Amino acid sequence: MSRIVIGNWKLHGSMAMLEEYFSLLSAAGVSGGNVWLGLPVPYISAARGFAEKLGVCIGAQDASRYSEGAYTGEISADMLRDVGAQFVIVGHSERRRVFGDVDDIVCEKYHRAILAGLIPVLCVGETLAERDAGYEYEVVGRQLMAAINYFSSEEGGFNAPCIIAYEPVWAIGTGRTALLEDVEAMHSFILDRLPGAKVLYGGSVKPDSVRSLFQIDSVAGVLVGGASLSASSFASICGMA
Ligand SMILES: O=C[C@H](O)COP(=O)(O)O
Repeated sequence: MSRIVIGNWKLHGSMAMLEEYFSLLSAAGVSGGNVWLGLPVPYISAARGFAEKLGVCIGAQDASRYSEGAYTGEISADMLRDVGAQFVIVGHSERRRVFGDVDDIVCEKYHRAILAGLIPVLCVGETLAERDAGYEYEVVGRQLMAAINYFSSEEGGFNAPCIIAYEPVWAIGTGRTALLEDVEAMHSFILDRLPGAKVLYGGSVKPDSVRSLFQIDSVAGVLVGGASLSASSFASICGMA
């Protein structure tokens, strides 16, 4: 099974880094439509040029909930598509925590992405306080139900082949990967509600931790933050996918 590996550069990068990164990926033999890179918007167009030869997909890390209008600073899903994005991440915990993206807003963004022809990747996950209090399934269930309910009146509903990234917030950027049994249990929980979904894991994924994650059948891929900034780390994760 070929797993999806999504790199998320977050607020990092430059044109120089982009060019060098793709030449390193190419030298490392990285290729294929299962390798995705979520970039800051200004680099999407150039990245498509570099990525095409490798067959790597390029996307964005967020999209506006609005399609157009007087919304200074916003970038619509249609605009992302226009500059070459193929997918977009929505509901990342950093968007939820820092920018106030509550469930309804996340669902609107997800919907905009579909209407624009982008593949949306919906992030869900609990904070450490929520897990410590035993609420992890309640929180993730609420985030999923928001999308399921939002799309209930749409043809097809919120259904396969959607892509969900389970990212326990306490594992993001902390060097602390979730226990394999906890990943497996949460992925089963998600798949019980969305049987056709591809469920990715995110949170301190590194080359040395990914091998064991890939031994879990329900891990359809990984969402990689910090380790995706190094072409060699990212290439090595892709090599194991
Ligand atoms: O989008 C990626 C996730 O937030 C994981 O980030 P991380 O690999 O740096 O923990």
